Amino acid sequence: MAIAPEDATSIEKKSKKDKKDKKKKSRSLPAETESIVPTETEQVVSANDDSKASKKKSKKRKHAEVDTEAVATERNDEMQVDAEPATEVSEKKKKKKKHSHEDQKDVSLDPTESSSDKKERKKKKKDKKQDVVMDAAAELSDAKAEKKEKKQKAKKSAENAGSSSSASASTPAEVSAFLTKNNITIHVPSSSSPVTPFLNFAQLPIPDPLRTFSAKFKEPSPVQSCTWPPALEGKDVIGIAETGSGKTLAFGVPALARLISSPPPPPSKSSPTITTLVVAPTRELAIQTHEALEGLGEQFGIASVAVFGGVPKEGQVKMLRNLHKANSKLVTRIIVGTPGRILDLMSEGACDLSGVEFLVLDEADRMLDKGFENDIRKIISSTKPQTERQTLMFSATWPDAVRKLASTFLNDPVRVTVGSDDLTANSRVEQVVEVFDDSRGKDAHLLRHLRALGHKKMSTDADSRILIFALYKAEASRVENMLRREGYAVGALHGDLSQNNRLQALEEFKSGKTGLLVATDVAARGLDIPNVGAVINYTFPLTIEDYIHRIGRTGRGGKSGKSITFFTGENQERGLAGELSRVLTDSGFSCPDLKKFPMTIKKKEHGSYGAFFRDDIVATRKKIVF
Ligand SMILES: Nc1ncnc2c1ncn2[C@@H]1O[C@H](COP(=O)(O)OP(=O)(O)OP(=O)(O)O)[C@@H](O)[C@H]1O
Repeated sequence: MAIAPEDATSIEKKSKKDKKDKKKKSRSLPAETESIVPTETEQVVSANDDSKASKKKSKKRKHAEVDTEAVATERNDEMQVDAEPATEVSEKKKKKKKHSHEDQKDVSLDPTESSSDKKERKKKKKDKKQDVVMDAAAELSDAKAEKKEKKQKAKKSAENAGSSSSASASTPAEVSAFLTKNNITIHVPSSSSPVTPFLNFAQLPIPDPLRTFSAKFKEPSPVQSCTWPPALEGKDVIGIAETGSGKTLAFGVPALARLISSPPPPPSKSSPTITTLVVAPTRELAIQTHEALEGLGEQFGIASVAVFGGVPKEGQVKMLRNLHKANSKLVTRIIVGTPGRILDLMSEGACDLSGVEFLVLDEADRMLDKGFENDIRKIISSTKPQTERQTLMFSATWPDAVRKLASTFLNDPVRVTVGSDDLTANSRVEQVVEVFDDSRGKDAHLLRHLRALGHKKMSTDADSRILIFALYKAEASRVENMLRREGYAVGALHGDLSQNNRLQALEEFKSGKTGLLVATDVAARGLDIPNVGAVINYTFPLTIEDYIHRIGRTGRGGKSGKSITFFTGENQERGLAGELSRVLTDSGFSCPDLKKFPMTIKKKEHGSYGAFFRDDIVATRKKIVF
């Protein structure tokens, strides 16, 4: 890890001692103890380790248990198969993965290397290169030989492009300042080498054509800087960073780099061409991620297929079978899908995951939650064994309840947390909470806020887009109709609509044709809609995590945003007042009116997020259907 020189000795000592301890322990402890939850034996690196880490520990609060029985849920339509728990169990982490990024060691930064050592090393390298060129020139005198040399050089530079970078390394002081500024904690298991973040795009050891994605950005976002080094080395990674912070590219770039470095076998039934799988909780998110990965891969002949429910299977099956348009040189190597449709196609024999060696769980806490757990187990057990697979998990929220389960699918992951390990909202989103005694006044409050936000009824101004979240689809529909009657250009996105209507509503909102979108929590996670100026929570969600994700639809990619939340304390809301109050305080906001509800925060158990299906709860009062 790159650290400030004055910290280096103490951390190095600690690291050595930790390594010794870990070795001792690993001989006697069962695999179960190798949890991703930081242990004494882990090398925990944070720029402001002493002060902030201890502050964090003392600040750590217990999460509340949501009374989901009171508000029973109905199965989310993204999930189609009730799977038996799969047989995949935590495998011993003895075998180390080997990938084609070994050359990266040449350019990886050693914070203990002095500047004179560095100069010497660079000089030697330069001399060596020059010698090779001169020798080659002497040997190859005729035109044919020159041509051959050129060919070899081109081949070599293409090879190197996949594993090295010509950019100068950041100094330990620069890295330390970067970690402090962004409040980044990196947990490096003792089996891994230290992580040195990439502070600029030139440092990325990827082929130049892949680097073109960076043209529209100034610099890597913090989560990209810190997860790219281990991910490109083939390590398992957990990346936790606020909403809208560029997590898609954090896993997308390593995914593509790996695909580029290992060309596919010719398409045939016996050897599947698909080696990369991204699992996402909603159809719209799967489509969005698929488009992002396809955009990165197209120039390399790499195609992706989005596999999701609510539409006919034929098109997806064709892509899975590599039946592309005539003359297409594309080969399908990536699946981005929702669990239900993936399992559906697997059971029909149309989707072979046996070649998957790069697996991403996007919105990982949601994917590991009880509602999806069985499906995910079944999907993961159909991919390559854990020791032959690289697994990455990303989310803005990472509750304790799913951490242990996550560890059973990962090999000694490097965990990068940008911000606090506790639940944190996007720091650029202003949070306003209004407590009402009577929920019947919500419509009037909503109309008042729309006027106060300066939203024009038929607005096509892209910057004044407002996303309104309801809890139930019937509620979303009612609010949509109310707003339409009031003369607003409004669309809706929820599970009662056909997939075509869902996509059309999203498209019209993105293009500015409608300035308002009323949605249920199917739109809460991952959707990257440009310039959403504000999010209004008409009804509070079922969990505090959903609140974090909902308000994260604004303030993305470094922009600022605003959220307005109506809170009545009815149903599940009462039990969430304490958690909401804590999230507000941690972000520098407050709502004294919340104090009239119990402020207790209970420990959250592995359960079901939001209005999603749980098969172990008997429906009692209300059905919540997206
Ligand atoms: N390095 C960067 N600098 C600035 N913007 C970036 C950078 N990388 C990605 N972005 C942009 O930031 C926006 C949000 O990215 P992305 O959707 O990946 O966020 P996320 O972290 O996955 O959010 P969520 O947690 O809500 O899923 C996108 O529009 C993306 O193009």
